[in-house]
Amino acid sequence: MKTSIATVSISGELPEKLDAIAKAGFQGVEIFENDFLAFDETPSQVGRIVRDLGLEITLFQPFRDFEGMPPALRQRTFDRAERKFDVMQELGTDLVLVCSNVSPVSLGGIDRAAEDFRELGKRAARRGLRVGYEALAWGRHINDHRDAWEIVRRADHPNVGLILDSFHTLSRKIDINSIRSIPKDKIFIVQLADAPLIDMDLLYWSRHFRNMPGEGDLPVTAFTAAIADTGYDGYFSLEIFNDQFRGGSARTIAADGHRSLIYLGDQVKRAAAVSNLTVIPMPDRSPVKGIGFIEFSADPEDVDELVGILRTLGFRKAGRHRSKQVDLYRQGDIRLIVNTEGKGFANAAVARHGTSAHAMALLVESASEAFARAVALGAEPFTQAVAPEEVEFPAIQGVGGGLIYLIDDTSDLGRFSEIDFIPVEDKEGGPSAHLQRIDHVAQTVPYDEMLTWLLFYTSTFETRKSPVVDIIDPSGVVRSQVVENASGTLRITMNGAENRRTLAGHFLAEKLGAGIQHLAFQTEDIYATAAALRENGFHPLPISPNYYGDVEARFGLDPELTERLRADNILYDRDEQGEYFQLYSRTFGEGFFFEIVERRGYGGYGAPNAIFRIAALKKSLRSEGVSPNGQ
Ligand SMILES: O=C(O)c1ccc(O)c(O)c1
Ligand SMILES: [Mg+2]
Repeated sequence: MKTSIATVSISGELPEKLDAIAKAGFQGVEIFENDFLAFDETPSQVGRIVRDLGLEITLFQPFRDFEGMPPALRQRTFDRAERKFDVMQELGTDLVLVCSNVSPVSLGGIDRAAEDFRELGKRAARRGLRVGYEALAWGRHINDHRDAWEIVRRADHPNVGLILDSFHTLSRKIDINSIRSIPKDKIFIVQLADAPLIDMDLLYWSRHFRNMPGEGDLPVTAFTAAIADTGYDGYFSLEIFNDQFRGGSARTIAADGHRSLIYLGDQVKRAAAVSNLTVIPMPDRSPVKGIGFIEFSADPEDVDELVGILRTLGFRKAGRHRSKQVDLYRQGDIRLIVNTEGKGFANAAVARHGTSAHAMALLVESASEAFARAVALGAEPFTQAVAPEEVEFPAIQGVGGGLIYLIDDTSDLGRFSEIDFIPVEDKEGGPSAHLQRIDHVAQTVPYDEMLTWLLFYTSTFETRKSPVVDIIDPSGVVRSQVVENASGTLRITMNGAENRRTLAGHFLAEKLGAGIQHLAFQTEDIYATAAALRENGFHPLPISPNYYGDVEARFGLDPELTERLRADNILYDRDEQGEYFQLYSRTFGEGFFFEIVERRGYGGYGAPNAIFRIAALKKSLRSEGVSPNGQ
């Protein structure tokens, strides 16, 4: 497959769009007519800019309202076409996309349209140009690629072919098997777009909500597999009309687009027994066996408070780093690292974000393979000097510039705590609170970066994403989506904040960016944990007493159970699979906190409780003299 993207998909002025497209690694670009019309340079200069960037113009588009015009208007449409052909020749592209006619005056009839295309094909051939026909899902007479193909077939001209666009086919749920019988040389190019499933008018959905393959809910992989089955191995071109992308970062959107195509090619190739598709070879998505550790970088001024909270949570210091100001804390299978080094990445993270959980290690089957795949998909590798004999983790940059270390059990990486750390006896540590493992890591990001990170995680690791859940904060809505694997050994919740007055938005604004906002630990006995926490002097997040009357009524709980929950500030939820218990810490700094959960078969994250604990966390922030409403 060759990769291309339409200029309409990217924000900015034409040169900025082209620059971002070239930097992201695309081979081709579709010039969208309006982007060209709004730009002052001549077509030949635009062509030169494109070629100087190492790009090829895959097509010029769209040419509208062409086929089936009544006789009185027919000549004019051909005159219009000739004008566009002039522009194309100057630009240096041989393909024009003609989308199906939407004009109320246009006439139906497959043969009439075929006749128009045969004539257009003859005119194009004289200039060495080609014409591709695309059925818009809302075309007046032609809105199905099967009818467009029939017209192309009857036009029977070598310079007339079909353009397939995943959105138009999939939004109308047209059988994709119909693609498999189209000869590959009659498919002039393939356009790709995904979209979230929303029940709305097709035109509005297409013009405002398309997104990158893998970011939405349409079966774009199956569509692409059907195309690959024809033997087509040419350009796959993203054509993404999206309001958010139009206002987003050109570089990020272009990079996401390139990642989405590489990932798509990889998936199609893997799914097919035989495939002609040329793709970039890379290892498969890594299964994640667990979170190896979470690393906090701490300001020396805050470290006592942070370590104090960890101790009340039942963590004990287990090791001191051989050469750095770094301590290892443990409980159950959980490893937390507290880094107070005055140099390196951790120190830079403190300078920028204050004390924060800036890195996590994912335990994968093969760290080197996971790293190779991440980099092939465009992740930023990260390296930092380590002392000889010490373990050097392969690392990539994640959310908010934080790090993801990759570790495995098959190399020394999995033994880092024995190699790099000297064991210590923690004399100040209290009893364990029975915390077993990390349940989930919650990351807060600006809303317009959610899709970027969802695509990053799902394309790199063997994970799936959940539907979006709206979480109501007293000052706005936060959109939440989960990335997890089937076994539950990796669970990441991503919260997208739209304004700075929500708890999540405050965290972003005050921490100068995205990152881990909370960590949830799992216990197998929430009451034993609550009792141990009490003993350790842990301060739970106080929950409104009104909450307990409501859960009791909602779930028909035994009043004795409600009383137990209330006494320990435990939140409760239940689904078809089982029960969920949640207990929170108060906030630390600008809104970081810890959560403890017990799952009795339950697979969710307590979304119905979010509104109550957010209100309580905001109260906790205020009581520490921090104003979470931006006042
Ligand atoms: O929304 C449109 O008009 C439009 C134009 C050209 C395309 O290729 C397309 O898929 C949609
Ligand atoms: Mg299209």
